[in-house]
Amino acid sequence: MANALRNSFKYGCSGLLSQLSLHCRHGRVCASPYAAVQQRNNSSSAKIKVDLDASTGVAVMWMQSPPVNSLSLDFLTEFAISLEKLEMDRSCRGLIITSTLPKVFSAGLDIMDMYGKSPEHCGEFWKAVQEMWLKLYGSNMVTIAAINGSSPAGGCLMSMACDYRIMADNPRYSIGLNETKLGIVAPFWFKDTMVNTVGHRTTEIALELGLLYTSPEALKIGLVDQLVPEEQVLTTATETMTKWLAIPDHARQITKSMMRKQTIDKLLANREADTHNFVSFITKDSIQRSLRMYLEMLKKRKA
Ligand SMILES: CCCC/C=C\CC(=O)SCCNC(=O)CCNC(=O)[C@H](O)C(C)(C)COP(=O)(O)OP(=O)(O)OC[C@H]1O[C@@H](n2cnc3c(N)ncnc32)[C@H](O)[C@@H]1OP(=O)(O)O
Repeated sequence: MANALRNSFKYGCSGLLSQLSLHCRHGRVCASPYAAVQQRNNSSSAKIKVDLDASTGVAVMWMQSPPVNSLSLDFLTEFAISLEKLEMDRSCRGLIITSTLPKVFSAGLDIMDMYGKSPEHCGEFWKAVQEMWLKLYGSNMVTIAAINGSSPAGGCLMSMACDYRIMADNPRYSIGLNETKLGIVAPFWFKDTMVNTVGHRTTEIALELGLLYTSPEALKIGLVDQLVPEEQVLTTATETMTKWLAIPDHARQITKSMMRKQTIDKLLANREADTHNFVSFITKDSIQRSLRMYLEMLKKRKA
């Protein structure tokens, strides 16, 4: 049963590695996914580092892409490959995601991948965002976000896609879906993920106003599950993982599927249309102007 579930998740979410091996079986040129990332990066510096502890079956994924772990196309590609590798590794049962950077978990989608780019690039970028969410929200592993800094927009989506969220108890750190503040609109599956996490009414207010919550506020509305002092975020995530892994995998996985499958299937059934919507929205002149103004505001705030 657990195997069936693992496969249904794997193929349902059109995993990168499985797609690539399928191409090979059909006799096309079979390029290694790692080579693809390497080519695109043009550098050997990994944006993500994974430490798998073979004795516990728990992997820690370190996001290490300065200055703010923004989710660029390269980052997302590396993320999807790392996640798929762990998913297929039977010795890995749990995943903790955290950041090596001070003050920031992830600044969300890389605005530079949406600003001044061709429709083709925007389409490729959006498919990578979808893939990140599909893989993480549908993961068979226990997934814990160890949120040791701010986590706006796409960073909040990544956190919500995990099973459990532990955040540093620091009112200077914020989390939320602030898209409307940028003049853009969170798509239905961002909204659905938030509704599944904090409920309909809280999501409605949060999305319309583009609210970013401080960590105590986030705990209050249930956007995160636990606050701990910053230096204890990772150790608490590790202790929490032990509790989650005490539950038999098959029972937990089937339950997780029951809770999340409908939301995942909605995007799987509408991926093309969702990509098309994103591309035609983000390439509009008025939206590009909003993004430019937001980038300028970020720079001014820094100066
Ligand atoms: C239809 C569309 C749907 C789209 C759905 C989701 C959209 C998103 O995810 S959009 C991204 C939204 N993200 C944000 O609004 C966060 C913006 N960033 C911040 O608030 C701060 O940078 C942050 C609190 C994360 C960290 O603060 P600091 O530590 O003080 O860093 P700086 O603000 O000085 O930033 C350093 C450097 O990084 C650039 N930056 C920040 N965020 C992004 C980003 N998301 N994409 C690209 N670049 C980003 C920032 O401009 C600074 O650049 P330089 O001035 O060149 O150093």
